[in-house]
Amino acid sequence: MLHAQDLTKRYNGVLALDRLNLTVAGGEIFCLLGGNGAGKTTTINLFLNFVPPSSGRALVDNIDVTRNPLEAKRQIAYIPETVMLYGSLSGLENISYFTTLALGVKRPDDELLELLDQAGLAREAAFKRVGGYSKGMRQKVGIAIAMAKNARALLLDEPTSGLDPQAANEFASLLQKLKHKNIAILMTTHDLFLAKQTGTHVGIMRSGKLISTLATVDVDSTDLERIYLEISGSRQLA
Ligand SMILES: Nc1ncnc2c1ncn2[C@@H]1O[C@H](COP(=O)(O)OP(=O)(O)OP(=O)(O)O)[C@@H](O)[C@H]1O
Repeated sequence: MLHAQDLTKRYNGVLALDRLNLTVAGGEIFCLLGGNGAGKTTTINLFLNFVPPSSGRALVDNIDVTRNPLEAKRQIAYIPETVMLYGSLSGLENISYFTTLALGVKRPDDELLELLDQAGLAREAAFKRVGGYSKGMRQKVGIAIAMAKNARALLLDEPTSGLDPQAANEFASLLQKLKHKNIAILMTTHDLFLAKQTGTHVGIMRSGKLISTLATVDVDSTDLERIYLEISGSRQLA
C-alpha cells in the first residue's frame, strides 16, 4: 500500500532523507524510530506531498503522490502530533465537516457517531465543543475521521507525544483496531515501548538513512532497545 522507492530529500544541501526504500502493506504498522533529525518527519511529509522529493518516489496504492496528488490524498489520512480541529464545533460537527470535505457527500450523523464510539470517544463528548477536548480526545476524532474517509493508509507523526500513559495505551489499542481493518499504518515515534507493543515492523533511522528494519515478533523489548541505541549512536555496546 505504501512504497518508498529510493526516496530522497535535500534541503539546501542537507541530506534529510537518503534513498529510502520501504513498503508498508495493509494490516501492517510500521514504526519509524530514530534520534532527532534522523529523517522520520521528512518521510511522512514526502508521503503526504507536503514537500517534493529531490529524487525517488513515494507511492500510495501504486499512485505516485507527486504526479497524482489528489488521487493519492483520497487514500490517506494523517494524524499529526496535535490533530487540528475547529475548537468552536463539537466532535460530531468536526467529523461531519471533514468527512464531507473529503468524500464530497455528507455521511449520516448516526454513522459518524458510531465511528466516534469505535474510536473510543464518549458519546456525550461527541456533542461538546472540541475547544475543551484533551489531546487524546482530539486524536480519537482524528482516527474516526480516517475511518469515515475509508482511508487505506494512515500516517502518524509522534501521535503519543504528550499523552498520559492511559491515553497512550488507549491509542495503542485503537491502532490495533485499524490494523485489523487492513489499513497500512506508518508512524514516527520516539517511544520504543509503543513501537514494540503496537508495531508489526520497526525501522531505525539515522542521518536520513533507514539502517535496520525488524519484525517486532523477532525481537524482545531489551533487544530492540539495545539495537536502537547501537544504531542511533547514543551508546556503544560493551
Ligand atoms: N523544512 C526544512 N528545511 C531545512 N531543513 C530541514 C527541513 N525539515 C527538516 N530539515 C532537516 O532535515 C533533517 C531531518 O529532519 P526530520 O524533521 O525529518 O527529522 P526527525 O527524524 O523527524 O527528527 P525529530 O525526531 O527531531 O522530529 C534534519 O537535519 C532537519 O534539520
